[in-house]
Amino acid sequence: MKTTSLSSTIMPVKLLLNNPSLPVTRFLSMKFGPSISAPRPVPAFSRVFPLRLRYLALGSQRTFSTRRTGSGSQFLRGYERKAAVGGSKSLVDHEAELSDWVSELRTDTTRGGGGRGEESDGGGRRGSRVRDRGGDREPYPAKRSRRDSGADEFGESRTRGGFRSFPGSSRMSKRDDHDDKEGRSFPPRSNRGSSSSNDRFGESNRRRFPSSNPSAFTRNPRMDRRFDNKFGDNAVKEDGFPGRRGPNFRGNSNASSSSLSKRGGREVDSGFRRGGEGLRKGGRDSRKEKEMLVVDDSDEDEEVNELGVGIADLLTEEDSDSAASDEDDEYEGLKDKSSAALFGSDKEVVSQKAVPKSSAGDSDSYLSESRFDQCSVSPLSLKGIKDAGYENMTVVQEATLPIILKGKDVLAKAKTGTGKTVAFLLPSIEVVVKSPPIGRDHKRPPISVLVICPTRELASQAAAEANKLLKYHPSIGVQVVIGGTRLALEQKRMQANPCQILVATPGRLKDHIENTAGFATRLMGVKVLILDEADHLLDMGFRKDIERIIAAVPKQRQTLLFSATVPEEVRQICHIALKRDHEFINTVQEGSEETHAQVRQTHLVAPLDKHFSFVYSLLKEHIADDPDYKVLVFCTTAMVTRLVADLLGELNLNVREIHSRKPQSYRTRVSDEFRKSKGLILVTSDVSARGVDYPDVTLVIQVGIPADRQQYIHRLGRTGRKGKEGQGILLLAPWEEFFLSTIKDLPMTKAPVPLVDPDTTKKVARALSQVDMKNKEAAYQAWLGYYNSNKKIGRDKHRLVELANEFSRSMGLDNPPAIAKLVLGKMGLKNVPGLRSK
Ligand SMILES: Nc1ncnc2c1ncn2[C@@H]1O[C@H](COP(=O)(O)OP(=O)(O)OP(=O)(O)O)[C@@H](O)[C@H]1O
Repeated sequence: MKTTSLSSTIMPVKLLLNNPSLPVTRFLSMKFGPSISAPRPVPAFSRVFPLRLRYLALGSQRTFSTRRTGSGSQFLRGYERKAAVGGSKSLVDHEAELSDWVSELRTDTTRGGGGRGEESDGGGRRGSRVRDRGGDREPYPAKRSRRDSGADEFGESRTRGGFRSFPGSSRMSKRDDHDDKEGRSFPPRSNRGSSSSNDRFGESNRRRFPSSNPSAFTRNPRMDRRFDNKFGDNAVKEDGFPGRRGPNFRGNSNASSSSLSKRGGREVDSGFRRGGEGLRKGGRDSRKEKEMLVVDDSDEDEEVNELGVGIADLLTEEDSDSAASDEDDEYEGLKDKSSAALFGSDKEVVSQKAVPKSSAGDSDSYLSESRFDQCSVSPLSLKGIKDAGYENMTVVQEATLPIILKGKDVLAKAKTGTGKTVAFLLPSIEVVVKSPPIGRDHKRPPISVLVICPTRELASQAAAEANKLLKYHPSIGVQVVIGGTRLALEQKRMQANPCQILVATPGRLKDHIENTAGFATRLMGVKVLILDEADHLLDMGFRKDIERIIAAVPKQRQTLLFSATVPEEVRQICHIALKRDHEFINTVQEGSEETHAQVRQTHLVAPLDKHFSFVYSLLKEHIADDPDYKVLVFCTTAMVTRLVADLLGELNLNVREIHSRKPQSYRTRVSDEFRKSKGLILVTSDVSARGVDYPDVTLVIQVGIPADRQQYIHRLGRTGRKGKEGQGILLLAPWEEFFLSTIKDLPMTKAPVPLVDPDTTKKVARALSQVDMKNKEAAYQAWLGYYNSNKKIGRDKHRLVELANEFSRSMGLDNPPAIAKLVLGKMGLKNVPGLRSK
């Protein structure tokens, strides 16, 4: 394994030297089709990197790289003529897809209102799939896409042929999935009451979580000992996969193993565990704790209570808070470049120091050779950067910063966990710095920078990062507006605390545009608009909100789109937000995977009735291997997430859950706890799939088919961040195996089948019997809704119901739970044999 890794480390470097296939790819502005070939000079960037880059604009794609050769701070340069991206698709395909989109857009525009990318379980709602209430999957209807119409039913064929695997094929198809109907079965916001669906689940949501008592969060040493004895004492982390370095990466080859040992040696310093009986309590009491929340705002109540969980999980209402491009082979070494020379700075240049060998602790593989103090950012920003512990730029930061600083629109693609947030925040802050200062009494300064994130967690995280960078800019304020908090509170907060940088989720931002006095005027000051997780925000679930937001900010602005995944169709529609002459900067080397080499990816295909015991066994094995385990278990929907969390709690594992059906205060607390903790499992819906930066996640398990290839990549990206190791396991049922064809280019192997002895089987069955029946019913309905919306699995309703009933049996139920007729009607499942209605 090590040999493989070493060769794979060396090979790309050789390639770099002999063949200018270089890792950072920069594209000309988005064009439709591969036909753009006119050479175009890039004076701005050449000025910024005068000695580092020269361009030949051939084709629609340019590449460049910065790489140290031998000692010192030499960089390799190279440029390559490349086939246009998307070459596998014909121009006809592109045009067909574009025309699909345009007609959909028209439909969207005419239907008005509706679709927001928020979440729900179940399949009644049409139009939007994922809601920023957190991003749990919302099923999309099974309208057959042209492209996939010939696919095997249920993907039962295990061959990988017959399924288009270029990135984004599934997404394109998904777009086709959307029905014209918006599923407006929800009452308008004002009509929604704080009813009592919680009560249905025995959750008295008005009880106070004892978070005011710090001891509630301190560890119980006795429990820890008991826990460690049970799972961790003699645990030795297997020296799994050596840290193969992609050609983008530098750093010594020992980095990964050292990181491994460091991780193994770290103390468990925070988070509370439950062990032994305490762990048993973890199942039940954790639920109690979850119930004892500070639920002090109406939106949160609405989020949990709306329509009653049964239907609410099936039907997500329109929720205004969003709760819802070269010269061949040129290598120019840089020797002792001054920062001004490096970046063509026409600004104040901050003193430079020798380039440090390493500045990132465990692994610096994701870092570039360039230091922040070599670029033209303000001294106060540099101080903030230094205090944040950043010295060298990451690859994406190095690639984008000079271009953004020049005012260009940018679409940037960089792997997960490689510092995209700082990449867009830092140059945006510089825009504010250069803006005329606001007067002290200016309570409502224009908003200069608007950052849109798809989930609340991500928005809060980006705001926190901005605050770090703004430490020495006291006159620049950041505010965050997200769903799940009272609009009025945010309005007051924004009034009391002037801000020039606003981070928001789309739905809540739209609320403010429509309901907050003076807000629209403030937005007219926007100079930089950022779409984080851009591909997701431009997806159908969010697009209408995004279009509304774009219409509310000035046309004369800079726009930055960042994501770890940029499917072809997103490139084709990004002109919604970006200027035509924007730059596409792709730091994922052409031909390399979009996932990290140091993350071991495996898949396991097993019948549904084995899934629960497999998840338990996989977790137990991992816990035994790594006492500092930190695991994310992704489930298909919020209600299935709750079921799995309940089950694992009953099995005495130290588990938390997070999904859209939890109040925001709870989500924030659990998210913070997981960020700081070790020895903890977070069972989650897709609210945690994108962007969330939990350090040192050791394992990501994905149970059931992810919504698409992108979602698989983003979920997996919660581990292996900042060059660290990680592991990912995808657990599928046999009829979900077709999904593997969409990720066949990723380095994935078969996982060994976990050993499940009869005792374990009994234990899991017993634990399942302890899970609240209502939660099983809700999970069944949500499961049915999710797969009903899958264009392959949901096509044959009879088969779908058979599978759902298999899921029901896997929960230990003899009979499938009855579902309300209304709900079955909404799902298009009325009178399908095998279903019970009520
Ligand atoms: N220059 C830097 N040096 C060291 N650490 C950095 C640097 N820039 C960012 N980081 C850290 O790297 C981590 C990952 O950053 P971030 O969350 O922005 O990644 P990302 O690329 O946006 O990931 P995702 O695709 O999952 O959203 C964060 O903990 C951040 O603080």
